[in-house]
Parts: sequence; C-alpha cells; structure tokens
Amino acid sequence: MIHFDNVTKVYKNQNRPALQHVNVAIEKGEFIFLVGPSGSGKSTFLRLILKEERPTQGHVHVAGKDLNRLSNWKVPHLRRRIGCVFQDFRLLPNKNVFENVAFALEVIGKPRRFIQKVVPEVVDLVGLEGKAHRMPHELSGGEQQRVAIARAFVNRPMILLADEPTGNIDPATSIGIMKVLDRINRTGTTVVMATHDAAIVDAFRKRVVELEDGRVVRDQSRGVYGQAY
Ligand SMILES: Nc1ncnc2c1ncn2[C@@H]1O[C@H](COP(=O)(O)OP(=O)(O)OP(=O)(O)O)[C@@H](O)[C@H]1O
Repeated sequence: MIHFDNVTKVYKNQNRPALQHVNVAIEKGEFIFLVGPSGSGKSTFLRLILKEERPTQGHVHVAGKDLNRLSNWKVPHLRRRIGCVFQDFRLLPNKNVFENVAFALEVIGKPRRFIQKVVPEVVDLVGLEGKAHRMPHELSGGEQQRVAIARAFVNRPMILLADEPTGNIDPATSIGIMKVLDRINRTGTTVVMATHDAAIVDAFRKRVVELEDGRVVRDQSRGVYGQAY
C-alpha cells in the first residue's frame, strides 16, 4: 500500500537530510507506529505519502502509484483517499460535531442524503453517540479528537495518517483514542501513526518503525517504544 524505495529527502538550504535511504513497505491493512526523537523525520515521512513533499532521491509508491510520476492534477484525488489526524484536532469552531464531519463530504460533492446517512454512523463508530449537536468547545480534548478521526474516516480512506494524535490528551483518554484508531484499522484501513507516546506503543504492540537522524534504525513487528533487549 505504501512503499518507500531508497528515499532520501533533503530540504532546501539544509545540509543534513531529513530522511536518508529509507526502505519501508507497508501492506494494506497494517498498523504502524512511527517513532523516533524530535526531528528524526517522522512528519517528513507522512508528508511524502501525501505528496506534500517530493523525495530528493528514491521513490514513494502509494496504492501502486509512483508519486514522482503522479501528475499534479491527480494529487487531490490521492489526498482524498488518505485521511489525516493531527495533534491539534483542527475542527471548525463554528460547526457542531455533525457539521464538522459532514463538511468533509460536502467539499467533495457528496449528496445530502448520503451525508445524512453516513455521518451518524461514523459519529457512533468513534464513540460520540448522542453528541452530534455539541459544538467543539462543549467537548473534551479526547472527544474533539474523536470528531477529527470521524472527519478523517467518513470518506472511508484507504490510509489514515495520524501525527501525534494523543499528544494533547491525557493518558487515560489516549487509550480510548487509540482504540478508535484500532477499530478503524480493523475495517481494512492502513494506519500510520507518528507518536512519542511510549505507553500507547507499549500497550498496543503493533509494528514499530523507528527513525533516528532520518534513518530507519528499527522495524519490528509487535514492537515496543524503546528498544527491547
Ligand atoms: N519545511 C522544512 N524545511 C527545512 N527543514 C525542514 C522542514 N521540515 C522539516 N525540516 C527538518 O527536517 C528534519 C526532520 O523533521 P521532521 O519534522 O520530519 O521530524 P519529526 O520526527 O516529525 O519531528 P517532531 O517529532 O518534532 O515532529 C529536521 O531536522 C527539521 O528541522
């Protein structure tokens, strides 16, 4: 589903590569924790999957397509098939839960009847049943992140990218958020989650890809956050 083939990324005016010679193959339906210190290249890895950045060397393939060869006009179509969740939720403050999730479908022209049917289903899936009419400021941080996940997933993307999704949430609530991501993964969506949250990584034992100075230093199935000796 996602293949990094000897990928090096050097940003303009930087001499140190953000990623160097990265080879990672992520298959459909996998769940990956991407870990590593600040500045190790995790966000760059995610941005390359979205074609927000281009590799300096090497190739990134997503769903069988070499992104170096994907025309610019096809990039919006690629991004529509990839849901994104961020540390800071990024909800629309003047829209309620239903409207925030519905908006993701309205902008891609889905019919009203379809929206009315699928939004409540996804709101329930993320554990917000009965809260569809709440405004973001009436929700806890964990609940706001659930809305953001619902919005990212409502279009049934093939891939969900999550950049520090539990970064602003207390540990107990983070477990609930992680369970929602796990549930989404079980529907067949490939999930790549960049995180510093050792407790979560250790509790869920998924595949762990660790970056250090832009290099993959560990790729371990059912891994833990720190190196297990
Ligand atoms: N747009 C940019 N222009 C120049 N350098 C950048 C840019 N984005 C990232 N970098 C550099 O690339 C390296 C990797 O950064 P990246 O944001 O991918 O790391 P990260 O692992 O996601 O860090 P964090 O955990 O702090 O989010 C860092 O040295 C960073 O300074």
